[in-house]
Order: sequence, then C-alpha cells, then structure tokens
Amino acid sequence: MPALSIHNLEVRYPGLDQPALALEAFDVAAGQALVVTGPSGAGKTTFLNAVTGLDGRGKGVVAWDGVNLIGLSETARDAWRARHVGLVMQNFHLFPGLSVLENVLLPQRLAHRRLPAGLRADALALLDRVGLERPHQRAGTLSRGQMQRTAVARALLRRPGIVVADEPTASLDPDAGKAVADLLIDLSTPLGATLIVASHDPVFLARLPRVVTIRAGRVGSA
Ligand SMILES: Nc1ncnc2c1ncn2[C@@H]1O[C@H](COP(=O)(O)OP(=O)(O)OP(=O)(O)O)[C@@H](O)[C@H]1O
Repeated sequence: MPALSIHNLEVRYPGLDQPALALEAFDVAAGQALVVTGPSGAGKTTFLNAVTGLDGRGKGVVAWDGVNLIGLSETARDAWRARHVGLVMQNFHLFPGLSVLENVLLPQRLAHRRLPAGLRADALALLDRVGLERPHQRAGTLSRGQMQRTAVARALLRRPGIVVADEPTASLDPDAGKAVADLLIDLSTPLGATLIVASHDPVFLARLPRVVTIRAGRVGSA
C-alpha cells in the first residue's frame, strides 16, 4: 500500500495573501488510517485535492511511494488517481438516471473498452455488502444514505491502495452517517488501504487511530 511523504508543500490561491496550505513535512505510513479535521476554511479540501492530485497547483513534494504528484501533468495525475485512489465525496457524484450497479461500474466502463471479467459480479457482491438490495434501482431514487453507500462501493470496487473521503457523512442524518462511516472503515481496513478522511464525524474521530488538525493551512496533531 502506498505511503505518503509531503515536503515543503505550499498551495496558494489567487486573492489570498497567505498560502491556503503550508506543510513543511507530513507523512502517512502505508496502510495508516487518519482523519483530517479543523475549522471551516482551514484547508482540509485543499489538502485532499493535493494528496489525490485533483489539484496540481502546489509547490513542493507530494509523493506517494516516491511519485511526486506536483511534477505530473493533469493527464498523468488523472491516470495515477484512477489506478490508486478510491474517492468518496460529500455530494456522492452519482448519475441519477443510471442504476446503482451502472454507477458503480461506470469508472471501469470508461477506463476499459470491455469491462474486465468478474467485475460485474464483484460489484454485485459489494453492493450486497453495503446493504443495497436493488442494484437496478435508479440512483436518483435512492435515499441520501443509500447514495453514499453506492459511492463507497464505487470507490472500493477495484480495491484501491489509497482511499480518500471528503466529508463523506456531512450531508447525511446521524444514523445514515454512522452506517456509512462504519462501512468505509470496515471495507477499507481489510484491503490494507491507506485511508484519509476529512471529517468532523465522531465515528471517524473515535475509530481512526490518527487525528490531524488543520488550522489556517497548517497541520498539528490533535
Ligand atoms: N479556488 C479557490 N480560489 C480562491 N480561494 C480558495 C479556493 N479554494 C479554496 N480557497 C480558500 O482557501 C482556504 C481553504 O479552503 P478549503 O476549501 O481547503 O477549506 P476547508 O477546510 O476544506 O473548508 P470547509 O470545511 O468549509 O470545506 C479558504 O480560505 C478558501 O476560501
């Protein structure tokens, strides 16, 4: 599983005097699970965007097993992310007109001309595991908790080495949020994945072994 090593990272946005993120040295061991927390505007999303290569604008080193995302083109970052990262976002990013199963398979349909053998069966098994009993239901008709379960299944289908989630339970009611948080941890752990979650959710804060607090773009341990 990939380990993360950040050195002298600075991310600036136009119009801000101070960097939105400034990290001299920050490491995540292979297979470690951590929650990133901190006040609104502190830089949590900026951090996740840097470590997933969604945003390559920073200066410095954001290296996963020696691959510095900052030095890569957007196309190369996209390809690296598709291979290594399972992403879960606050607002699900599902296609409402597609079925649950098709949403889970869509990234693989886009990445391969033919769906790799066994993937459909894997997706169905994963949907069963996350408690979605109607794989052919249109995603637009799901409850919000079910939508996020679908997104979790989509993120984990290819057994990524890195799982990153940005406020995955923030738009869910407490019961649905707890179920999603538990699922994300319970399904990532057996993969041995390096897990990074930005959240204030007490489930993540209680269950993940490392808590990192970002304040005004700087990191400390809570
Ligand atoms: N594209 C951008 N252009 C200009 N400023 C930005 C941009 N994106 C983020 N910022 C600013 O950078 C700072 C950090 O933003 P970021 O979204 O990383 O915070 P956050 O901790 O994720 O906040 P929240 O918890 O509210 O989502 C904020 O001051 C924000 O206004």
